[in-house]
Amino acid sequence: MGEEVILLDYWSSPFGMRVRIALAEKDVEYEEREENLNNKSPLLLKMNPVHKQIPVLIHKGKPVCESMIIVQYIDEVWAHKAPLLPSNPYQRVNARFWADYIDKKIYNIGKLVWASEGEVQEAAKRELVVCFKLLEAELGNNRFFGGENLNIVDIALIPFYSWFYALETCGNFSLVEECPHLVAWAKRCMERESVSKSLPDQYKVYTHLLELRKQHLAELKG
Ligand SMILES: N[C@@H](CCC(=O)N[C@@H](CS)C(=O)NCC(=O)O)C(=O)O
Repeated sequence: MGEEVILLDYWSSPFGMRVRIALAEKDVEYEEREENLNNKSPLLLKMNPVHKQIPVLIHKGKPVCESMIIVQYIDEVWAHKAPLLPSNPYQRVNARFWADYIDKKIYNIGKLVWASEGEVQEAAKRELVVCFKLLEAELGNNRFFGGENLNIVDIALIPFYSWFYALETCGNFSLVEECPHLVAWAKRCMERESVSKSLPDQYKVYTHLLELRKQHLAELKG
């Protein structure tokens, strides 16, 4: 089977995007298989029987699940180029801390901004801006969280740039006004091919999220 690498993915998944970026940073060739999340393939169910979710990286026939675990696996296996974690143990643990913070906060709070309304949405907007400002402070004057190059913190966060238009339009606020340094960082990330080719168009994502928003609000209203 050699180095065979397969990625079970879904185009709009920020978690899938993380893996695409890490593979691109490392110049790893792979086959991407688009899943239908409403009718999951037998391969996905076999490879991720616990969560039954994408992304799954299948390397030499063996599955690796959970996006940030996959990114760290990629960094260890293809260690010859583009290190995604600092070599210093304290800096490494700090990068893991922020990647974990992003993982715990941004998807759930961001989803409340594009999928809810009223006071729930207002509170989510406030909370998202607090998170983004904390991340701006951590970024400081660096080009990337990884310094001159991307590291796992950049890779954890940048997929959510594909949500920015949807967040601003559904939430009726301006991210560039609230968090200008984070928006500037995102644009720097987008100048890298590894990122720009891994993220879908913001307007396409907006149209997709709008459909999910309608379904979500209809379910809430019963
Ligand atoms: N914690 C997981 C989250 C993965 C996830 O939520 N995947 C979604 C797509 S964005 C999925 O497969 N949803 C289908 C389902 O849950 O049934 C990761 O980081 O990989």
